[in-house]
Amino acid sequence: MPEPFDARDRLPPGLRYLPDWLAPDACASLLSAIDAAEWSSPLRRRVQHYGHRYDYGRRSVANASPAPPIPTWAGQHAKRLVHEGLMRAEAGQVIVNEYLPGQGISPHVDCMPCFGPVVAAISLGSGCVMDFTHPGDGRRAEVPLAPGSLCIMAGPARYSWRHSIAARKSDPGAAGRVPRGRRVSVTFRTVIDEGLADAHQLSESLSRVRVDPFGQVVTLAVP
Ligand SMILES: O=C(O)CCC(=O)C(=O)O
Ligand SMILES: [Fe+2]
Repeated sequence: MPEPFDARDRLPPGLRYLPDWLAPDACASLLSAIDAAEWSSPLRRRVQHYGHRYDYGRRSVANASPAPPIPTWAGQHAKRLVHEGLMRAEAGQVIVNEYLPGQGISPHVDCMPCFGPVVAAISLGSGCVMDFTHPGDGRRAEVPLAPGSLCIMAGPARYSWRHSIAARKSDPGAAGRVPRGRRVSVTFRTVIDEGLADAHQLSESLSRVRVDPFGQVVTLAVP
């Protein structure tokens, strides 16, 4: 198995890390706009969904239960991402995640048939380490995300590598453990044609259905 490597000089291909994308005062005003909005708790951590709701259980965009429109405080950053050439089209979906110390997100690839080729995430409040793992060959990268930074996943970092945040209260740092505080991330995605996403969901559901030798339809458990 290859050695884990220091992500500072060897980020997963397709990952861009832009420190200080937002100045501290812009971070503070974004965070207060977020905290004035309504949170929901479909998971262990609190989230806000705008533009399109994402159904974590079905791993698809939940077209049947609309989300509030993208608020101005998120839309202005979605526009800036396009203006700076970081996203080709303006994000149609924004998810805000809140992580209290000890909370994380398990390894995943953002839904491929739901979302476009670039996922951008702003970090606010506390920093954290995001872990990237390549399921094929075991390569790993620990990427520290500082408040005010922007992390852009595209190419292999978006489609092949998994990303996660360990559910722990501190992260490894250059000078020892770094305690975590409350971190809030704002993630921007374009949404792929809804018909295509629906077709994917249908094929996922059908792949869980079998007909047994007695002609009975059997639904397989989700792996
Ligand atoms: O919190 C983050 O920076 C990333 C969250 C994430 O991976 C996701 O919402 O899919
Ligand atoms: Fe993700």
